[in-house]
Amino acid sequence: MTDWEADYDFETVINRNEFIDTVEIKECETVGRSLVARRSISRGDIVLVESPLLQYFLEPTCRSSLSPFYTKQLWKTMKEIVQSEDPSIEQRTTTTTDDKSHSSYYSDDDEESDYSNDDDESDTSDDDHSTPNSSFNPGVPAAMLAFLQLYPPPAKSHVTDSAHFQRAQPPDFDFFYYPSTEMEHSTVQLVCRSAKRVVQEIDLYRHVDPELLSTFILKIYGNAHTVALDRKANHRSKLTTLTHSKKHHRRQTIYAHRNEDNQQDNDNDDNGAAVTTTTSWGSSSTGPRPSIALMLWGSKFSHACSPNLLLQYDPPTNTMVFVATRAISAGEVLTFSYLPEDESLGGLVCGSTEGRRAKLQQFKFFDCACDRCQGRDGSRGADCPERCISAASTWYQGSTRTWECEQCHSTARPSFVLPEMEKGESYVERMVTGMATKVRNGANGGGGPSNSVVHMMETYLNNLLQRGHNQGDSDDDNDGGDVVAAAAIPQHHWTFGYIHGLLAIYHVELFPRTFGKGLASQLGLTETGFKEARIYIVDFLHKRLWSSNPVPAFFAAWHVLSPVIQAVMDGTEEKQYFVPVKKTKASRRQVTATSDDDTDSSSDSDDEPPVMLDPLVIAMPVEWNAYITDMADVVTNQWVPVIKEIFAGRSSVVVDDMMHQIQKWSNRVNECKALA
Ligand SMILES: C[S@@+](CC[C@H](N)C(=O)[O-])C[C@H]1O[C@@H](n2cnc3c(N)ncnc32)[C@H](O)[C@@H]1O
Repeated sequence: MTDWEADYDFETVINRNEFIDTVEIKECETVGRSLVARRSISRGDIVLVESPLLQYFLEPTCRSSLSPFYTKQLWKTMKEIVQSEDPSIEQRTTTTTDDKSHSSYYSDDDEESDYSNDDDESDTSDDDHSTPNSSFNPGVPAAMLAFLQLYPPPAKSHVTDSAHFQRAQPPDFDFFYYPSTEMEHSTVQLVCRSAKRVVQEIDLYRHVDPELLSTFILKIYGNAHTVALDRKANHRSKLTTLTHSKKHHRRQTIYAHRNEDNQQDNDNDDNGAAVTTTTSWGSSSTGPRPSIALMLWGSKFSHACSPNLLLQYDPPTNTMVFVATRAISAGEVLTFSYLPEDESLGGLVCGSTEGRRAKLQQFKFFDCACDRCQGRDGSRGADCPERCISAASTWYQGSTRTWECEQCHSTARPSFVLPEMEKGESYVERMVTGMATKVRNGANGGGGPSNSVVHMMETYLNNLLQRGHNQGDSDDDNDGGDVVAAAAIPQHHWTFGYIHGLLAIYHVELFPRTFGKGLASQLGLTETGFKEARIYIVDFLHKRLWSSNPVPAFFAAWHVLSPVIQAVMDGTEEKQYFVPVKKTKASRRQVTATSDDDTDSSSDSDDEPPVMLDPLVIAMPVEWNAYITDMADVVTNQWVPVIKEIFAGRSSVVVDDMMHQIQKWSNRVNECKALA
């Protein structure tokens, strides 16, 4: 037994021995208490596999044993309280597309909302699209409901028949960090005010100490993960097969209780394919549902915006798997990203240090002090405002929160973000993210973006690139009325790279699909698209992000790489068919004559259909060569070996398929080169 093993509870840890051998918990300088490597770790090593200590649906829609106190009325009241206690609602006149917090999963159109076991008949459709929803709905009400399950009102403990339920005691939450309820922080105070009102105004909460309810919600916000729970798979995993000591009997009852839940939920479930956190852009609204999972040990890793661990959710076992994304030395703080790993604004690919810090401050209560945030913000560069030399750039520095030119060290703000044009940068960021959402929503099986989006997107994106970022918020129509002359988006700014990615999708995939391949080829759009794809994949993702964030960069690239691969395959082959020789009338007559059958049954349908052969590989159009060669070199020689190593310990069907497609593409590019 190691020195620290005896002091802690590892009940939820599936790979207990490796975990205890690999990590230790320590007080660290900037991040406070954190898990730290106690030995060197290789890329692809699995550090922790853990089951949640507590898990509940983010959007309960029925009274099940997972949310035994749910009623539509209770849910509505709690949401209204949170809504009215959120001061930011007043200030927001439009719903922005960049809120990827808990609220982004919220859907009011849940088909399960009429479950028969919901005894509240009132129709409480609480949609109100005229005012923006609080970013804390449904996160705060869901936590409040989960609290009741752990601390039921004395007179209501018969609500579920479950013997387990009555025996279950709340798990020990002392091991979870939370900010002081005294903290002057808008989220903390919103939570405290909402908790107080819920206790005062809702009978079911009369027995509750508002301080206990507030700290519980803050612990959830500070520590829990959002995962798409595949209930059928979860049930199959039989969480109760974990070994339980007597000491932890109370937790066993909670697991058992939850399994019952899954059994009950299965009867109503029509879930689809499982999703992982890294591929959430592929999720389906009718598939697994977002749940909040609180992990005893998974919550002890620190956050970094260039983390050394990747968190993967494993739907079949309902476990969280933390995998090393690079070699880690003994003594290094272990980190994963509390922000989405995908390209949502506020995630690791898009946005800036300021944006990430703001999200972490709002929802996790801390100012990020990770290496990436302390250094130069590589996604936020601009031309030197002093124009000291033509190629000089000024960058936002995370440690000092100022701009600095790398040549003349001027700290002047670049024109892109001059105070009076502050809207310029945030406007472009919002527009780019909004457009990306529209394109992505359609591109993932939703039938493609609407025609109006396809028709206007090229002009719109080119306008943003050239001069559009100083237009007023409501002025999308490019009438030039209130456009202030300004520099184009600086090429070191993340929006520059990202817009090129969207344009590449438009030229390589959406235009040919909408207007026909013939017209696309006549207009030379494939070449234009490849050029844009190279800017996105090589100049932006590879040069700016890959070394610090390989997995997010790889997944962000895939939206563009996948249509590029398809276009190269299509454009470098000619389909070939084998057409069997037609039987002539004479030969048919002969056959008929020699047979005993005197009816002429022969007809054209006797002819065998053409057989498709392997395509004939043809040379690649010369004008594609440079772009494709650059992308193939980066992807196959530099990215693929790293991604394979990261996923070696725990394979992913999605990643395996991507690797397979890339391999075929790379072979094709080489074949084409040999032909040239
Ligand atoms: C989920 S907890 C991590 C474990 C926690 N330190 C504990 O003692 O349980 C998140 C808290 O850790 C600290 N933290 C984690 N990552 C950090 C970072 N990159 N910069 C600053 N503080 C960080 C902050 O206090 C944050 O609120």
